[in-house]
Amino acid sequence: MNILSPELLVPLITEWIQGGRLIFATCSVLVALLSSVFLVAHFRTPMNLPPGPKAMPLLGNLLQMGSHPHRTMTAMHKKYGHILYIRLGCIPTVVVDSPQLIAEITKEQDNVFSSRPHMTFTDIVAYDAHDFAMAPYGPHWRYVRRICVHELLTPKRLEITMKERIEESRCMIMAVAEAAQKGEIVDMRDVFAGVSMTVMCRMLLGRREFAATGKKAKDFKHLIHELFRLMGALNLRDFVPALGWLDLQGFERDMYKLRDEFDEVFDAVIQEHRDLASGKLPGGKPNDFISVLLDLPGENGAPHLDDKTIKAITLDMMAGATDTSAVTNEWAMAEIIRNTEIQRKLQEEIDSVVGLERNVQESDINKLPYLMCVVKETFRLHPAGPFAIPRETMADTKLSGYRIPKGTRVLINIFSLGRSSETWKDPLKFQPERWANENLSAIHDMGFRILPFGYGRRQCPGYNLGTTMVLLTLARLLHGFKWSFPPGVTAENIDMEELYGCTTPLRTRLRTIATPRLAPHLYSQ
Ligand code: HEM
Repeated sequence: MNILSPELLVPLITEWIQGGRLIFATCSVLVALLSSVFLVAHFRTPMNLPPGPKAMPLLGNLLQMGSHPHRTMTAMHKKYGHILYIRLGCIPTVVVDSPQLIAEITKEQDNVFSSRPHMTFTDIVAYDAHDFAMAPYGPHWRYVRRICVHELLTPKRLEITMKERIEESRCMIMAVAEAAQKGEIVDMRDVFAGVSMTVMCRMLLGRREFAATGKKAKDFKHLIHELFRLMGALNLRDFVPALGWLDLQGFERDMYKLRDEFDEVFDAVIQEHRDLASGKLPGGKPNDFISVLLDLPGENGAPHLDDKTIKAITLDMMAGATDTSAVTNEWAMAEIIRNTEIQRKLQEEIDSVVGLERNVQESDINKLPYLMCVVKETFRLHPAGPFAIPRETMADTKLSGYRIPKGTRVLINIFSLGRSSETWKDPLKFQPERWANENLSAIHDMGFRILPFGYGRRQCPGYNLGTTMVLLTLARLLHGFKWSFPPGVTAENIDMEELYGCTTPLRTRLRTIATPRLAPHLYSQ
């Protein structure tokens, strides 16, 4: 549901006014109206902005967005073209969906388009932009990003942590085999969310208990769920700042609560790592990302990274890695089960490389080109997120001949890009074969026809790890089991609609029946 829809906003405002704060409300609305009118006037002159629908004062085009803003904007692209100008509250926003415009933004003019907008979530949850996914372009972002790319996500470190990924995929296979044996239906969302979270918890924090079973695991899963809910929330303060202090939607209250809860977990983990490193606790120094971060020098000559930055980086990696790979896997699996021929071809390919006497290893996944085609097709038709993370222009510029003022928010509509009939034949059909003659080892599509990991300075630093996690999980599940839908669900009637958020999972959880296809001893190795 769109939390800015009139059905929700009207009762909220009514209740608030009845609460006796009418004068303040009126003043706020007036200030907001005036600032909105000022901003519109400011950004509208001189003209030559990209085309777009008419905007209301104050709320701009917010109320037109509906429950699926990415689809609404896709429809707007059809009417106004590949570059679109809208106002989200007071925020002037440009939305693009063509390969040419995306290349212009992420490659040719990357130096202008590489900042991030200021958002309440960044201040509260992302530790005042001490992270780097939400941080504005500048020295701090550069410093932290360099740490992640050169210290945490290096090929060497990914090799060291391979053991954890293999162990967690073994646990996943055992759990599915157990459900299969009991004749239970398997909830694939739980399977994919579980494995991505256990892998990341072990790689980052060196701990498994947050992601296994029990109270700690349940609480941590709830925190991650809250993280995504609040990250994707359309918070009124971000669009109509003059009304922000009301916190009508209650998001800010929830953000502070979430930040405190994450703090509690991360503070305890960091302290434990310090005690292990100093010998105060037995067990020796762990070999995880937190340990690496604790050993690094800080910014501007400081001897160590401050705890705030360590926590912000950890949160970025957790948020960047878990939901994206889980959502991709769930969509891929739904398409594979819908199409028995695709499932058959995948199993034939995996069997021919791995055989039936051992389990899939990470070293096998580069030898599975058809599986890569399936994943690329999933990135195209069902991108993990409908938009890349919002960008903001750092200077006045031009795009496709239109004027784009400094401070404009820029949304890349990845959803619309992958479904364009100008680029794709039968765009709504899931056809892995369309990738057969492409360079499958290239992560980025240099024709910018898909954009699973963004591109340029702000591109995803975790694309290698993300792709490995997706491929390994799918390969293991397809090698281990034959998959089908539970009674009553068919390829024709399965709900293939998506739920809008910063990631877009299937609207209805994917439930399946798994039938083992390997010798029993391989489910415990
Ligand atoms: C299938 C898995 C993944 C997908 C589909 C994905 C997708 C993306 C996309 C679309 C962006 C935005 C790029 C842009 O703004 O142009 C991004 C950024 C980012 N991703 Fe990923 N990602 C994945 C896995 C990961 C992993 C494994 C990590 C870390 C361990 C990660 C960490 C990040 C971070 C920190 C950013 C922000 C970079 C910056 O602003 O400088 N992602 N990702």
